[in-house]
Amino acid sequence: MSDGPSGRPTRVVAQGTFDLLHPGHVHYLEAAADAGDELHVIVARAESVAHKPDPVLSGEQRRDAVAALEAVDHARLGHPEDFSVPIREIDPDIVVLGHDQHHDSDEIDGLLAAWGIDCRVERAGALEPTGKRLHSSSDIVDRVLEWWQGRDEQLPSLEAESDD
Ligand SMILES: Cc1cc2nc3c(=O)[nH]c(=O)nc-3n(C[C@H](O)[C@H](O)[C@H](O)COP(=O)(O)O)c2cc1C
Ligand SMILES: Nc1ncnc2c1ncn2[C@@H]1O[C@H](COP(=O)(O)OP(=O)(O)OP(=O)(O)O)[C@@H](O)[C@H]1O
Repeated sequence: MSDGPSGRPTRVVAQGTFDLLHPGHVHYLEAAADAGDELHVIVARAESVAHKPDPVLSGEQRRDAVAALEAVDHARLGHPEDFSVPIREIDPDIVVLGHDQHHDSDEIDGLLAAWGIDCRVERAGALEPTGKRLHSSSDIVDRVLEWWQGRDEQLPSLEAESDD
C-alpha cells in the first residue's frame, strides 16, 4: 500500500451508470483500482442519466453488483442533486474518468477545485469489443431487443392459432 500526498492510502474515485454489468465496466474499474490503493465507486442515480434511456436495474441493484467486484473497495449511490456531496465525503486523490465519458477532464478539474478537493483527473483506456462480444450496456439492450423481435417473427400469428 503506497501513501498518497496526504500520507494515507491513495483514494481513487470512478463513477458511472453500471447498468447490466459487462467486461467493459470491469476493465474500467480495474484500471481505476490500479491508479491507487482504495477504489470508491459512485453509481449514478437514474435521474442523473441524461444521455441514454433509464437504466434497466435499480440503483441499489447496480450499486450491489459493483460492490461485489474484486477491484472495488466501496460502492455507493450518488447524490440525487449535488454531485459534490459524495466526492467531499470520499475526498479522493484521483478521479478516473471512463474512456468514452462525455465529461471534460478540464471541466471536472475545475469543479473539484471549486469544491475544495485537491485531486487529479485521469482517463482510463477502452476495452475494444472483439467479435460478437458486447462491451456496452446499450449494445446489450439492443441485442436483447433484436433477439426478441426475431423470436416474435417466428411465433405463429394469432390469426393462424384461431384457425385451429
Ligand atoms: C466527479 C463526478 C461525480 C459524480 N457524482 C454523481 C452523483 O453524486 N450522483 C449522480 O447521480 N451522478 C453523479 N455523477 C454523474 C454520473 O456518474 C454520470 O454522468 C452518469 O453515468 C450519467 O450518465 P450521462 O451523464 O452519460 O447521462 C458524477 C460524475 C462525475 C464526473
Ligand atoms: N468497453 C469499455 N471499455 C472501457 N470502459 C468501459 C467500456 N464500457 C463501459 N466502460 C466504462 O464504464 C463506465 C460506466 O459505464 P456506463 O454504464 O456509464 O456506460 P456503458 O456500459 O458504456 O453504457 P452505454 O453503452 O449505455 O453508454 C464508463 O466510464 C465507461 O467508460
